[in-house]
Amino acid sequence: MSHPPASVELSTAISAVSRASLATSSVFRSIPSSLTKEDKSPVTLGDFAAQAVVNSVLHAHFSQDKIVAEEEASALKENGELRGKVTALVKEALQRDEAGLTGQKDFKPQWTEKAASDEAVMESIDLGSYSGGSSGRFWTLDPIDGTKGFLRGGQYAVCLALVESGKPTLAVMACPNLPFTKDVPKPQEGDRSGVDGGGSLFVAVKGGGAWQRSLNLSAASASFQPISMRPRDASLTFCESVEAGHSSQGTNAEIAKLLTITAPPVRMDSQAKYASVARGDGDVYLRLPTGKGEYQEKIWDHASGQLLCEEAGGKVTDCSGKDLDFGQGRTLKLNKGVVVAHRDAHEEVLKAVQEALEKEGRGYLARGEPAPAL
Ligand SMILES: Nc1ncnc2c1ncn2[C@@H]1O[C@H](COP(=O)(O)OS(=O)(=O)O)[C@@H](OP(=O)(O)O)[C@H]1O
Ligand SMILES: [Mg+2]
Ligand SMILES: [Mg+2]
Ligand SMILES: [Mg+2]
Repeated sequence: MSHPPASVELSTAISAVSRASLATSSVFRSIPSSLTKEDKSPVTLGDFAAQAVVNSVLHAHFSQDKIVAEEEASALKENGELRGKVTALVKEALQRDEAGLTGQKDFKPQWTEKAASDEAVMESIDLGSYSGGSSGRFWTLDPIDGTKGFLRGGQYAVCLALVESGKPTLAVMACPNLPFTKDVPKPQEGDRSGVDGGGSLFVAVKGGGAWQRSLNLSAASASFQPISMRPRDASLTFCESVEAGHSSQGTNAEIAKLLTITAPPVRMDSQAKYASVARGDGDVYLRLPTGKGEYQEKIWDHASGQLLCEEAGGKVTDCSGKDLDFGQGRTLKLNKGVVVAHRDAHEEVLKAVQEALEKEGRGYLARGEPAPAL
């Protein structure tokens, strides 16, 4: 098959994510500033605009569908200047010609002029407040995953997935700073001039494979090509977070020793890590809990990446070997950590993960048990 299996959901998601990444790319080029949220993490104009764009496109086509998305509009309610800038970005992104932007000649985006007013933009952002759960279907969106990377001028991703009965079934991820192949060097951190070919767009459909094409339709690689994880090889390479606070890098180093891996890990922001291993740039993505594992991973940080890797021949579990459960609300509250590897290598990698956790006195994470009380 030379194209992912077609559906209105897929066309809508491609349109929404491509439009959102126009808005994020425009903010990226301008050296974005940020606000700090209650949890001390950053949010930018780009996060708000991308969430408004995706939610309004989804809502126009599937008005019954709920959305679990990261951002909320409250910060914009008190800041008219910021709100105006967000609305202008949303308007520009929504007005782009569909065929020119995504090549989907038969798909007609259904949003109306009203979607680009200040009020509608804030309403669209807050459509993302659904609490999630295990029944029916909903979308989950990370409008900018890797906001810290986005601010530093590194990798970031616009990540959208459809979740049905607690499982991702469709994923669309834009990585505007990730070249289409790893043979083209990634831009230096802080380089805001963009990637030749406009970065990469990834798509996965449950049971229908994983695919990528260039985000820019005028690039040579503008049609979808299937991707797959690298088969189990003699030497594995790791991919991990840039931020040490998001994943236990000390434990990863011990696991590398156990697996006799000598190559240094590739550090990258955002779900571009999942996309990179899905297309075979690296082999293993580890995101191990820090400390006692109190942090609950958010579903939008993993849903599209999980499906991309599984459809590319990978296996994704937590560090006790359980599947990720996207039906538990807005977080993966039944899971601790994430271990991604080719399905033929996963057992061996998981064993090393569990051995390293035991050695550190954190074996309860490997057994899926709560931390012992002191
Ligand atoms: N303490 C802690 N532990 C684990 N994860 C956390 C933590 N704090 C934040 N986050 C989430 O990490 C998301 C970014 O992950 P990355 O892998 O891109 O991190 S990194 O910045 O590249 O290192 C980031 O997603 P975005 O907010 O969308 O950027 C957060 O949801
Ligand atoms: Mg995120
Ligand atoms: Mg985000
Ligand atoms: Mg964030």
